[in-house]
Amino acid sequence: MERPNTPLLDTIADPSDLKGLSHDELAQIAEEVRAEMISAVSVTGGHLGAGLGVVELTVALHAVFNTPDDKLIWDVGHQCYPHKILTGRRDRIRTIRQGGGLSGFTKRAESTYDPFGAAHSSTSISAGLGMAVARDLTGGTNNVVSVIGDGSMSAGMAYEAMNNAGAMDARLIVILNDNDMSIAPPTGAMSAYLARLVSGNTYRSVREGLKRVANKLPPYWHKKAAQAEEFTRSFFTGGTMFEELGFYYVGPIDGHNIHHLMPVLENVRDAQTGPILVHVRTQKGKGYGPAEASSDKYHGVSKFNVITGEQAKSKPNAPAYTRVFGQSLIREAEEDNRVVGITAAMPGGTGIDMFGQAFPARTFDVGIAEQHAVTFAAGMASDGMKPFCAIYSTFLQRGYDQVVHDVSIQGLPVRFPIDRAGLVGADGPTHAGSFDIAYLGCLPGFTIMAAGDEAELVHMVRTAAAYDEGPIAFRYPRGEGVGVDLPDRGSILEIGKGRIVREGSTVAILSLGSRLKDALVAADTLETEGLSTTVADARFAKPLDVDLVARLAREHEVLITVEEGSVGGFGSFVLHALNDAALLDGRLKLATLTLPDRYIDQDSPAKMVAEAGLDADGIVRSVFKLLGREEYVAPVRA
Ligand SMILES: Cc1ncc(C[n+]2csc(CCOP(=O)(O)OP(=O)(O)O)c2C)c(N)n1
Ligand SMILES: CC(=O)[C@@H](O)[C@H](O)COP(=O)(O)O
Ligand SMILES: [Mg+2]
Repeated sequence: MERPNTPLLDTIADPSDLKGLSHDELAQIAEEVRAEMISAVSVTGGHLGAGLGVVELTVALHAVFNTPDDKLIWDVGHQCYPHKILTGRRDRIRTIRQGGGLSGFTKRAESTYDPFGAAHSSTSISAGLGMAVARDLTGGTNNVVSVIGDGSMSAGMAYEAMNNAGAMDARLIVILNDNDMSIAPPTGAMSAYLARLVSGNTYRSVREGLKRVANKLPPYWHKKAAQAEEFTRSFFTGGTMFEELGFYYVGPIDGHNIHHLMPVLENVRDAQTGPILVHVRTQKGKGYGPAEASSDKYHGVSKFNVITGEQAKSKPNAPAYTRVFGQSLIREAEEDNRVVGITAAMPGGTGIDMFGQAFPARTFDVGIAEQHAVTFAAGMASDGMKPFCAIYSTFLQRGYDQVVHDVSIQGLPVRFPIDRAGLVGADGPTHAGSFDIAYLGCLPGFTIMAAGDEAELVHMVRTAAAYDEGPIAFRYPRGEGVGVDLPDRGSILEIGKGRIVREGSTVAILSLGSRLKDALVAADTLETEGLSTTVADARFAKPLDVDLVARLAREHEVLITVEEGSVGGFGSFVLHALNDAALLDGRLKLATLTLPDRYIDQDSPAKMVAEAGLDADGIVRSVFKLLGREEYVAPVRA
């Protein structure tokens, strides 16, 4: 698509160029940023709706505050595309989320205008408070502004931070960007509370609102409020939960109206008082018809046609793992009414939305609250339910103490379907599911499975539903399966037993989970190189099939383990088992292939896997290396 016409935006090299512009000019720049963003995301794909909703807010913040000296922290960071456009990264905005390009989130290494990296939610107030305290301890004078969404305000961490900030009376500005949306419609009492705050019942007239709080406000504010008609038009305050927490509450303010935003932000900047929360109302997807009209407000999109809004959908060769999980869970729930589904604000991403359609009363979206989700599941399990607590690998990190303390130590049979296990592509290292095998595998009594294909996932859902002895997790990757036939219902797998997929005699590849297909391709290549190859699917990282491991070690010259996970996971468990069986005797040529000990930046999933050396060529290369052969050079493929 052609680049949009952006005459005013073309004059903005960095936020300092916004200073002194009229409100009308800033409003025009906002429109041009919006057009630029739509144009860019139409060719890259990415997070669209959230950024469209904060265009005016972003322009106003950069016009009022003196970034990067003033610290501007975007919670999650998925709404930061307008911020990137205005902070010297416009020329690279069409590389966003691509290999070698800009990150889709804020990233310290990318720009001084990104004082704090993000991608997991609800960290901005804590980080901002830390910066505010650092400023005060070092005699600084800069402002600190944290922008957090209503969905992200469902997480406990945001309240922990406000509790602390209120008690310290810290000079910190929090902008609550309330668009009444998370990825899905927001859930919970807090969301209802925010809705009440902006509803007619709570919206007070300006005069009444000001009168009510006149005594509470510092004189500076009162004077200012009385002086500025524009300011007073958009200024309401008093009696909110935020004030009970020690914040001055300002709002709700129309976040798409530059004329309202500017005086409020200027006053907030100049107040030099304790913590302030500015409640800004915005619309996710604002200004782009197809986004406004869609149920998810175009939260995350693939490439799309700007005129029609139609997204490019590649024809899938196989059903997505997420879908297979959702369907399999429904199948198990039909058989057992103790099966329930839990999601932490990711119903669509986890397939719990499908489950929810079939069993609404047995489905729980707890908000962005992974810690609570885990302990909530533990509570249910302690009373005989069969909770499937479906959380992406990367987000389960947030609930780790709950996994250890509330689930594992008590041996409660919580089921953890772990989607997005392994490298995820465009979202990059913050979203990679790298660590779950290691962080769960070190917990006594945990059972961990990994699906080698989508049929295996069906079996694992059934196995988890049937398993009542303790916590059990099963991991599977983002995206579509490999294209195998699916059973109507899974079989119950024998706990701790793997399977041989292909028999050979010289090389053994022991795969855990998603690398199975590449292990089989590698085996084909090795055969053509005269190396007879066994491929085994471990199925279980824990308990490990030690008999299988020992047999592979005894009967082959080379043993390679492969997993799409960090060091300290499956490969380490195999090494322990071999050591215990006295099989590390120097005869066996052995390698454990894992993700490297560094973070891999975003790219296509295939390229990221190749960079990690976990694709078929990488496996063959490792075998050649172990055998002391010349380095394997993969043929050039189309
Ligand atoms: C800890 C964590 N859990 C889940 C997510 C996935 N996630 C990303 S954005 C988002 C919704 C955020 O809603 P909100 O803060 O209101 O921002 P909006 O998209 O509405 O602008 C969720 C659930 C995440 N990034 N981090
Ligand atoms: C910002 C965020 O955390 C989510 O929007 C995430 O990008 C979704 O990832 P999936 O597309 O894998 O569901
Ligand atoms: Mg929101």
